[in-house]
Formats: sequence, C-alpha cells, structure tokens
Amino acid sequence: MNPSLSKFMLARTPKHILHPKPTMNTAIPLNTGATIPALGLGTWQSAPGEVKAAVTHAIEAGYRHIDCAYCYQNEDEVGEALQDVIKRGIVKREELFITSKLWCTFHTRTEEGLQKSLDLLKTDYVDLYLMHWPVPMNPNGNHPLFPKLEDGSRDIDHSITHIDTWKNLENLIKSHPEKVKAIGVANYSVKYLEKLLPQASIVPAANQIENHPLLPQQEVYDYCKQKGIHITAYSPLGSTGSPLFKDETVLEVAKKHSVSAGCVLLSYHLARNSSVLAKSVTPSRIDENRKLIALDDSDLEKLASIPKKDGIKRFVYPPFGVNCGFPDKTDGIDLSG
Ligand SMILES: NC(=O)C1=CN([C@@H]2O[C@H](COP(=O)(O)OP(=O)(O)OC[C@H]3O[C@@H](n4cnc5c(N)ncnc54)[C@H](OP(=O)(O)O)[C@@H]3O)[C@@H](O)[C@H]2O)C=CC1
Ligand SMILES: O=C[C@H](O)[C@@H](O)[C@@H](O)[C@H](O)C(=O)O
Repeated sequence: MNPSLSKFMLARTPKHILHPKPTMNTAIPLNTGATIPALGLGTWQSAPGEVKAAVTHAIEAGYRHIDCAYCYQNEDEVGEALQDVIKRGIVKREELFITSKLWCTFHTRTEEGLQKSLDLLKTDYVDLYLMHWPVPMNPNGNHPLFPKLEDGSRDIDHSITHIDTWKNLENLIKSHPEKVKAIGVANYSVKYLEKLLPQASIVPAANQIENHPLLPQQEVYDYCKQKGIHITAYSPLGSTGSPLFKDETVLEVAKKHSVSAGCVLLSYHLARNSSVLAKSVTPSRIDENRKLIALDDSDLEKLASIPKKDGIKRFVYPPFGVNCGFPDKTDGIDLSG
C-alpha cells in the first residue's frame, strides 16, 4: 500500500475499532497468554430439557465459547451436549472455551466446587473459572445454593472475605493447573477490585459484569483495562424481557448498518475489546446472534447517549443484602474487606 495512503487511513481509523472485521470467534487476548472467543453462549435460565439442544445447536453453528455456572443447575445437560459434539467429531475439546463459576456457598470449598462442575460438564478442565459473586454464603445453611436466615435474608458467611476466596482460587490453579487454565472474577466493582488486587498474587484474567448501553460500566471498564483484566459482558441484550430491542437509538444504529438490534447490542462489546455472552435456547436466535460487525465512533457516541436520556438500568441484582460497590446501588452491608 502507498505509505502516505496507509498513514492517512490509520489517522482516520476510529479509535474504538480494534477488530475491523470481528467474527464470533475473534480471539481476544487474556493476561494469561491464552485467548477468549469474542462471543459466548449464555446458559443462565436455560431450562433443563432445552439447554442440551441449545448448546449442541450453538456448537454445530460455530460457537466455541460456552458460559456455565454451578448455580445454573443445568451443567449436567451442558456436559451431555459437550460430550455429544466431541464424540461426533464436530469439535475437539481444545477448540472450545468453557467457563464455569464458583458459587457463593463454595467459597471455602473451591476444589470441591470446581470438581463438581468438571464432573457435571464431563470435561477434564475449564478454560476459565470465575468467583461468581464476591459474596460468601453459609456452606452449612438451610439450602445448598441459596441459604436463608429466619428473617428470609440470605445467609452470608462472615467468617471469610472475598479476598480469602481469591487466595483459595490462586491455590487451586497452582495445585491443579491441569483442571483450570485461568481464574477470574465476576460482578466486581472498582471498590472491591481495589481491595483485592494489592493482596492478589495472580491478577484476575477476567471480570464478567453486566454490560449494555443502559449500563455502560465505564468506571470498572476503564479500571480493568488499566490493570489488564479482560471484561466479559453479561446480559448484553438486557436479559429476559429486555426493553433494548425497542430502543430507538439502538434501532437507528441497526438501520444504518442494515442489521438487527441484537447485532448492534452484541457488536457494541467488540468495539470495546470485550467478549460478550448471549443466551438463547431458540435455534434461529442462536444463529442470528453469531453476526458481529464493526461499529464506528459515531455509533458508539449514539449508544452512549442512551443512559443520558433514559438513565442507567441494571437488570441483575440478586437480594444478597450486600453493597457490592456498584455506583448505582448503595444499599446493603459492605463486604469489600
Ligand atoms: N456472572 C453473572 O453473574 C451473570 C452471568 N450471566 C451470563 O450471561 C449470559 C447472558 O445474559 P442473560 O442475562 O442470560 O441475558 P441476555 O442479555 O443474553 O438475554 C437473553 C434473553 O434474550 C432473548 N434473546 C436472545 N437472543 C435474542 C434475539 N436475537 N432476539 C430477541 N431475543 C433474544 C433470550 O430468549 P430465548 O432464550 O427464549 O431465545 C432471553 O430471553 C447468561 O446466560 C449467563 O451465561 C448472566 C447474568 C449474570
Ligand atoms: O449468573 C447469573 C446470576 O448471577 C445469578 O446466578 C444470580 O442472580 C442468582 O440467580 C442469585 O439469585 O443470586
């Protein structure tokens, strides 16, 4: 290429576009040296009886990243799908990126939590293992996953902090590198990360957070970028019953590119160099969600105007009674340590 032309093109390259032609499997680097595929299939609230077919369809359609968690209570079926596609030669295990998460009642039992997920998923290792929330809950309470006190509030385990849990995860990956390739966190705010990082010997590979144009999460996004922590966006479509598909600004950007609203909502994260999880059990939507495009600066500016107009909206906020340090939620007890 003519050098002066290439200089001109570089100068005009919009600053956000890091992947000019993103695909669902664009490989985004993690601080471990591994990469994470841009698009993952979400499995939260994917009902047993539906999730095996959804994961099978997704992998047959080219998805290589599946997001799971012990507390979704469907890892067994996800595992059946993984076993099936591997057995049929559709994909090799090493071509897949599987994430699972340590649930809150397992913070003192990281090895047991991991092994339960590995057994259910019928795999020897996970590519990424996340602390699901920085909130330890009583492992001996009145429910194995969601223990409650007599007053109905969640039974928090005050004998351990999220920092102790992280150290347990560090020990886990050091003692079992064959079972877990990277460790990370989810639902971490700047406040909690600022307490965690000075005590950590391993910087989390990823922070999985709710993220969409109604919740841009600029503060934690910027902090994580600065610390080399990859962001994975969850509930990018606005979760179940989302208003985002009808948002006029999202539709305006979609019209400009002749794509669907969903495509804009998923592509938003690629422009930010984040990976993104889209949940669906509907084959046509699993197919549709594969399409990612490069948004430009003007698109991102338009999308950034949505919260200025409508205010921010967080769709996922479980009743832990804990102040997680989210700027928009200040109620609850502080467990940042
Ligand atoms: N770490 C954490 O704490 C959390 C992690 N997550 C992860 O992120 C994933 C995604 O987030 P989630 O909250 O599930 O929500 P999403 O934003 O992915 O939205 C899922 C909803 O959108 C519908 N949908 C999917 N594709 C389309 C489409 N193209 N057009 C119209 N509707 C569509 C789905 O319906 P249908 O399935 O019926 O097709 C479902 O109702 C989760 O599944 C989970 O893996 C999510 C929340 C918290
Ligand atoms: O990953 C999805 C969410 O974090 C989900 O696991 C929680 O919201 C959970 O249902 C809870 O009630 O605490």
